[in-house]
Amino acid sequence: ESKPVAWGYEGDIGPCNWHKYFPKAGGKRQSPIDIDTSATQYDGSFKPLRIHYDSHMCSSLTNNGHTFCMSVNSDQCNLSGGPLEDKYRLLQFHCHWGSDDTKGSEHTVDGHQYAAELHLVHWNTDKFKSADEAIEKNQGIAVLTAFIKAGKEHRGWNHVLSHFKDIKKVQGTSTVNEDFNPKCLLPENQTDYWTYEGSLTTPPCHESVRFIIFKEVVEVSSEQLAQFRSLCVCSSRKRDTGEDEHLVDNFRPIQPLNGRVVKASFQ
Ligand SMILES: O[B-]1(O)OCc2ccccc21
Ligand SMILES: [Zn+2]
Repeated sequence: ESKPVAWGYEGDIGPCNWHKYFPKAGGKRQSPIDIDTSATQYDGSFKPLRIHYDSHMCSSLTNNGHTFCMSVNSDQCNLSGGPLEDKYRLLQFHCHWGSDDTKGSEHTVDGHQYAAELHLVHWNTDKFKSADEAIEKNQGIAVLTAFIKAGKEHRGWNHVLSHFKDIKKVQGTSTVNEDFNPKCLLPENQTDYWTYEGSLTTPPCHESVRFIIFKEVVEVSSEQLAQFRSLCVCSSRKRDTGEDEHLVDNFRPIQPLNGRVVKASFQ
């Protein structure tokens, strides 16, 4: 079978060259984008978002070398309503962050980049039989997205961060059995959001994603943001100083909008 192609966020394997091995990365509906709030269009037809997660789900946290990924295997975590026509099931959540608090998010708002961005990834269980099938199909994926900025400590995030020591190295995995409901990672206001049709922001960049991006920004402490940066990119590679290479700046540059309209659920 085909050898997996290495990709990253800098140098020859960085975002500018992804399209060479992952042709969809050069497509017309790529993510992330800048949200120009003067050009968004209010859509009054959206029903309320329905985010039903349970907290009795066993899940595992992995460092996949590009981010930390909390995989969820509960069929009780579902998303529907809002701009969505179908029911979607939570598959995993992960984040993108920077090397300091001034950068890290993938989407920007009027050119402003936040310190980090949370992606809660769901797949369409009405239209597809598996997440692997849905991830490459139009309307296959819905990603609930929250911006993160440095501010007061976020107690909910400590349930995730407390496992980071077990996944410092790549392919490290830790089982998370405690009572944790990822809904606590979302902002209080879940009625005001932007939404548009885009892509995975990582190779193979399938154009299968409906993004739902909350306007309200979530605060975590600077120390908690520093813990994101404690993960290492690979088990072997060392800097010439013998130090570990830390996983930071795992965000893709802004992509062309190509005429797409970003809808707003609020006026
Ligand atoms: O590329 B992403 O991080 O953003 C959306 C998404 C969906 C599924 C896997 C990975 C991603
Ligand atoms: Zn992501």
